[in-house]
Amino acid sequence: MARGATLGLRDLVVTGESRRRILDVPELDLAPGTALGISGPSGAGKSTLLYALAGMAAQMTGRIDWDGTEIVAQTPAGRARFRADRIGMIFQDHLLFEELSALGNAGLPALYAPKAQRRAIRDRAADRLTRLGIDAGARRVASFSGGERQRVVVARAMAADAPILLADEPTASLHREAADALADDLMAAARDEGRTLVCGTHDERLLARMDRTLRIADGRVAE
Ligand SMILES: Nc1ncnc2c1ncn2[C@@H]1O[C@H](COP(=O)(O)OP(=O)(O)OP(=O)(O)O)[C@@H](O)[C@H]1O
Repeated sequence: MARGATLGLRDLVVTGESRRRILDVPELDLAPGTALGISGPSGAGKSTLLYALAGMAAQMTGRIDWDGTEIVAQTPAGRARFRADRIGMIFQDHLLFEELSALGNAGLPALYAPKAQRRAIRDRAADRLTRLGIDAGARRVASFSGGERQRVVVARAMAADAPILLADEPTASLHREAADALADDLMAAARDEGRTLVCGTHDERLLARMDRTLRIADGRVAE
């Protein structure tokens, strides 16, 4: 079942503090089920693009249209709602609740979902944690290593069953075997489940598996 989203991005400009232009992307179109890799040197603007696609860049202009919903012009609350409904985010250490277990964190999307879907979300979270080799309920994530925390973030993003997956250096804190297993899962999410995946990474092995790669250098599209 194709369940991804279509992206139509035009004239995106993200500015940072002191009005510095940190990213400029004239055009980017993605079809559902596409896996796009974002490459480029450190500081190029990869994370900035992912934050913008999630509606989280503080100052941006242009259009980011996901399936007919333009998010740049929306209020922060509107963007937050869109994110909760439609986007699974795999960002480094993104908002883990230290007091909760791995399952408590990975199952969090259930809190925002309609009642009828909550059980399925928790089940998917538990299943993903098992696949990723994480003990679901034993202890609080406060005591987890960087790689273990990253896997909890991945399980949470996958549990939500969102049509859009945005990942920032998803394999960075994983050893090779775990990184390859995660790449398998991400690619299956795009190829088999039709999700739209955008993945910023320095990992050449992960980039090689993507359908397309967009290279960014110094805040601009290089190729
Ligand atoms: N709010 C901000 N204000 C000013 N500059 C910013 C802001 N956020 C990011 N930058 C700068 O914009 C540039 C792009 O940062 P970004 O984090 O997107 O790079 P990246 O390609 O993801 O790098 P890395 O591979 O090191 O993670 C950097 O020079 C960064 O310092």
